[in-house]
Amino acid sequence: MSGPTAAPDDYDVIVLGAGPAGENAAQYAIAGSDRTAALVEHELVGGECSYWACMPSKALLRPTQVLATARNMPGVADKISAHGVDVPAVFARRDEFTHRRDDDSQVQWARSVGIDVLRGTGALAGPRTVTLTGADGTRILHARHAVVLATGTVPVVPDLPGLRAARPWTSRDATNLTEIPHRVLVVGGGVVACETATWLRQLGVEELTVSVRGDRLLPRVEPFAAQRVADRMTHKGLDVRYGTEIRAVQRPEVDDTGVGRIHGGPATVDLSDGSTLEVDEIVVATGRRPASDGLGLDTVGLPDGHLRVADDLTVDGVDGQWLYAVGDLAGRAALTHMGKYQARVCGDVIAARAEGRSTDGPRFRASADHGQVPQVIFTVPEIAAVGRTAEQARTDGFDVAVLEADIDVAGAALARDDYAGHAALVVDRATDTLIGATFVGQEVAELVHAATIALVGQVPLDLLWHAVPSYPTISEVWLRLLESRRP
Ligand SMILES: Cc1cc2nc3c(=O)[nH]c(=O)nc-3n(C[C@H](O)[C@H](O)[C@H](O)COP(=O)(O)OP(=O)(O)OC[C@H]3O[C@@H](n4cnc5c(N)ncnc54)[C@H](O)[C@@H]3O)c2cc1C
Ligand SMILES: NC(=O)c1ccc[n+]([C@@H]2O[C@H](COP(=O)([O-])OP(=O)(O)OC[C@H]3O[C@@H](n4cnc5c(N)ncnc54)[C@H](O)[C@@H]3O)[C@@H](O)[C@H]2O)c1
Repeated sequence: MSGPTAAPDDYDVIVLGAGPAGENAAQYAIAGSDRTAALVEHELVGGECSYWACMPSKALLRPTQVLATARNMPGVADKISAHGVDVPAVFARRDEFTHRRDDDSQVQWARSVGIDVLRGTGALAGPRTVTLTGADGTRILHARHAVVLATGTVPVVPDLPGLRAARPWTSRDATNLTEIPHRVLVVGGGVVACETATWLRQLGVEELTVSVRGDRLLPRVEPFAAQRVADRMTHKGLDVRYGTEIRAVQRPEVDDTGVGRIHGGPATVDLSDGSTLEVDEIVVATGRRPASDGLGLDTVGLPDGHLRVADDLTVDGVDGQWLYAVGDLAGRAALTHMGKYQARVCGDVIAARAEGRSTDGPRFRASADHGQVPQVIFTVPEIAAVGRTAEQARTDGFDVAVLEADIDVAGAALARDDYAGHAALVVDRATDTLIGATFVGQEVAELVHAATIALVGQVPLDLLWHAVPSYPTISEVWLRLLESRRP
């Protein structure tokens, strides 16, 4: 590498952060052209999702789901061992999915689509200028058309007495665990806390306490869905404590054993409900903050912390249509599929501007970020939702009708003997279209895309009546929902 005073290396597009959002932005910005793109990454190409988040967590959760289905299927149940899943085999499959944290195949893919992968830490150093600091020193890069910020988020470990010193697990340890602690405290009540508690119990944690600061789990989903997850946790022997926070932690023996291993001896935790717990590990799942430290935002006149983006993904407060942000860093829904969606829009906008084409039209606006976000939460039972909850819709000023039905159809009964689920549609009375849908039950993940299409397409409910669900499938719940408002 050359020194910082050397002439800058020119690229058409420079992307900082090679998570799912950064990779897609780079790909779309140069696809089908001779433009050049640099993708700057200081850890692993593929980002949080591939190695520490979505992939390993879902790989840990799926085997127990398959086992539960088999256990509730006469003719199969008696062929299944009384024991739980084969934990080493589950870990091995998880490690296959994360490629044992080797990003070679992702780097090969990037190169195959014409992206130059640059290892090191990137930072803005003024308009269209980036410094890349790597093992060989610092290099200056210049972007002809665009710089895209896609550095994601990092976990927040609250500064509570003794907690950071105890080296608690974050989601990186929980998803990449190689040892199973007997007694665990999970702190937080959001998606990471709930999914983590689910797989820890399934994999053999014996005493599991969940400390929730608020009065319910999963505060952003419909209450009926969150309640079913809470009921299931209690049924499985988890001790879910609402309205509690950590007061103090003491862990006399702390050991830097590495990701996914128990970080020392037992910890004693004082909770705000007056109780004291002794646990073998603490998992902190109290949210994430933007990875913007040292990103040089001040060099282009931006404050540190949360960025705001317009619907063409340009960063608010920066003139000249050259600085974009996508993915978790952009401060919209922190989900892989939404980050990749923003990246596709952003890449298309950059390509159009580079070629002097118009960016008018829906393809160049990340409109789905506004009230059309789908999400699947892989707890037991699963929650699949899109758009607004009834409460969010009313807060946003909509006059809504809520249609509800149990998922009690032939397809569900055939899926497994213990099937139980519930669904709700939030309907905007003014337009008679969906603005929200939630399904909770076993294997509801695949139901949500139909709702997403109806919602984005603004299909009137009278027209949905003609979208006939196949028999016998779980999708027949759509019929029950629509029937619930027949005159
Ligand atoms: C436990 C867990 C489970 C999850 N499960 C799901 C799920 O099932 N479905 C779902 O949709 N979402 C899930 N998420 C959320 C999902 O992981 C994120 O939304 C997604 O990873 C965001 O992608 P991104 O590209 O914006 O950022 P990231 O994936 O965080 O990637 C950012 C990249 O930028 C790099 N970087 C940061 N700073 C710099 C710098 N200065 N220079 C160079 N490189 C830098 C980082 O090393 C990283 O590789 C989960 C999250 C967690 C924590
Ligand atoms: N299946 C999925 O789609 C999936 C899975 C995991 C994560 N994610 C996404 O990743 C993002 C991060 O998830 P998350 O669960 O880490 O964050 P979150 O913000 O959703 O939840 C954090 C929770 O921690 C609580 N909390 C904060 N400080 C606390 C404290 N000091 N003590 C006790 N509780 C405290 C908050 O009240 C909140 O309920 C979210 O956007 C989530 O949707 C998605």
